[in-house]
Amino acid sequence: MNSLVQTPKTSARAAESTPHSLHPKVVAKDVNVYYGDKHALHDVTIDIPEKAVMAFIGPSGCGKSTFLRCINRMNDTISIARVTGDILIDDQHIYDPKLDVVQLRARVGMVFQKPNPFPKSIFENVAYGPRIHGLARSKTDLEEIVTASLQRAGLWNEVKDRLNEAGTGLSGGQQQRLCIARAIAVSPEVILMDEPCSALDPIATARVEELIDELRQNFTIIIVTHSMQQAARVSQNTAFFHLGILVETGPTDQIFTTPRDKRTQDYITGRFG
Ligand SMILES: Nc1ncnc2c1ncn2[C@@H]1O[C@H](COP(=O)(O)OP(=O)(O)OP(=O)(O)O)[C@@H](O)[C@H]1O
Repeated sequence: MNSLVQTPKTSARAAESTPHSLHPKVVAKDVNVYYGDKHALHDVTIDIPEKAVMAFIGPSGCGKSTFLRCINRMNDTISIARVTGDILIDDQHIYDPKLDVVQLRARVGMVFQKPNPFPKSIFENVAYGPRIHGLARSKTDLEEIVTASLQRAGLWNEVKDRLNEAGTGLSGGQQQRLCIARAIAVSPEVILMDEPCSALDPIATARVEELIDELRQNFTIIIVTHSMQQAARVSQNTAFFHLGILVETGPTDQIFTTPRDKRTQDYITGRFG
């Protein structure tokens, strides 16, 4: 890739080789977000393709996390936040007052910046969601879900002999993969990741990036990242935000090689940020 952003050759896997999925999983139309009087997001309209990784990039405070939180209605938990416009997942309006928000958050999982395992055992961290959502009919069912989720999160071999130990006793990178296992245990369709590697060292970061690359076979993933190298490594599509505006979106290789907007070009070449 003749990119304006330098990416390590060994990791430049995702953006180059994969056809960009065209079917939109998430569709946003004219989304505006206000925190009290502050107008934080302006008329965001975007299609987010299914079973691919979409990266949200842009300078601090541009609204990336605000928009991410719209997709599982986490902004509902902020009393001064108000969201207007439409967001659809598989053609269903997620701001429909009749929609069950608990079900929505099972369909749209979230992984946060800082690994946040529950103060419970490794097993219970993963079993909690399937249990409260009634996804397992028996103890064996539950054990199978926990095992499969830990395997898919690439953590099984490291924890299979200590499932009853505290999740908080794992290393930071292992805790983040445990949080990813917890998110996938309820079979979500979309996984939101808000700077999931910012608290991790380079080796743990590389493992999580590899995992994201594997998970996109089955899930639609949206990742907020401050690292343009990370966006280039893990995503097939990128959206660039600036001052609450979605400036442009497109295939990651195009955004990083031939951006259409000068603001995008200035950001990816490090002129501001
Ligand atoms: N809970 C809140 N209450 C009031 N204002 C908020 C709140 N959360 C975000 N904002 C404001 O909304 C704007 C967008 O913030 P947001 O956190 O979405 O940006 P961001 O691009 O994710 O930033 P960063 O990269 O620094 O995390 C900022 O001006 C921020 O101060």
